Amino acid sequence: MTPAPIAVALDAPDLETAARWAALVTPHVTTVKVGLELYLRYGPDVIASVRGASGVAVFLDLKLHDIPNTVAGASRAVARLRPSILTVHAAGGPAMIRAAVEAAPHTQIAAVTILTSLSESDLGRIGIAGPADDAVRRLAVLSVEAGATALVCSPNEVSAVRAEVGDGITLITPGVRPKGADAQDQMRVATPEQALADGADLLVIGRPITAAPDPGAAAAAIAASLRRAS
Ligand SMILES: O=c1ccn([C@@H]2O[C@H](COP(=O)(O)O)[C@@H](O)[C@H]2O)c(=O)[nH]1
Repeated sequence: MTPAPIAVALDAPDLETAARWAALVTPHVTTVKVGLELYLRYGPDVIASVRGASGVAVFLDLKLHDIPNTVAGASRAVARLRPSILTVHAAGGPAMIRAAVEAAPHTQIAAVTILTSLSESDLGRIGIAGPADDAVRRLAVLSVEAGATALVCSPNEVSAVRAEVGDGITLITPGVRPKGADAQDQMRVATPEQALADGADLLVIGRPITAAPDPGAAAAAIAASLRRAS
């Protein structure tokens, strides 16, 4: 069976748990995602541990956000781990995004537009006026112009972003919840089937899989549902 275009967020408290989740889900998904929780605790070794024998693609979600020189150095430092994708915040601006792209030529740089945990009213409070859609599209265009070849947005914006940036850009959507699942701290959400139908290339799904009694079975069920829908 072809693995589904899902990146399972391995937001685990320890390396053993993360490696176990990775082994359970890799038959069913293309990618596993390492975020701040694991990377800050275990450092670069975590990548090899979750990659395991399967050699699954590892997405390194560090959301770098600093001045261009610092982001270039950080991107260079992690590029040697050969993650398939590395995230930076689009709000760091074009020079910062370009610095990451140039420092990590073998890794796809994904610019995070607006975090999926922010609601429209949160955006107003941090000084981003107007609907999320507008800010996401603006940051998406800026990021692609700066050399990013992937973008992170919520599934709610994915069709609008696709219309702006065209087909060559990888659109990655967290904020994905199977029908009836608790959204938890995610504010801008949609189902996996909807996200894919609207044009997402890679769905980031964490707790709906990793908090399930059997993460392997949960990943297989979502993958099967995506196959049925396509
Ligand atoms: O806008 C963003 C960017 C990244 N994330 C990350 O995705 C996963 C989502 O996990 P769930 O358990 O499915 O909510 C998590 O690792 C975030 O750091 C995001 O949610 N939103």
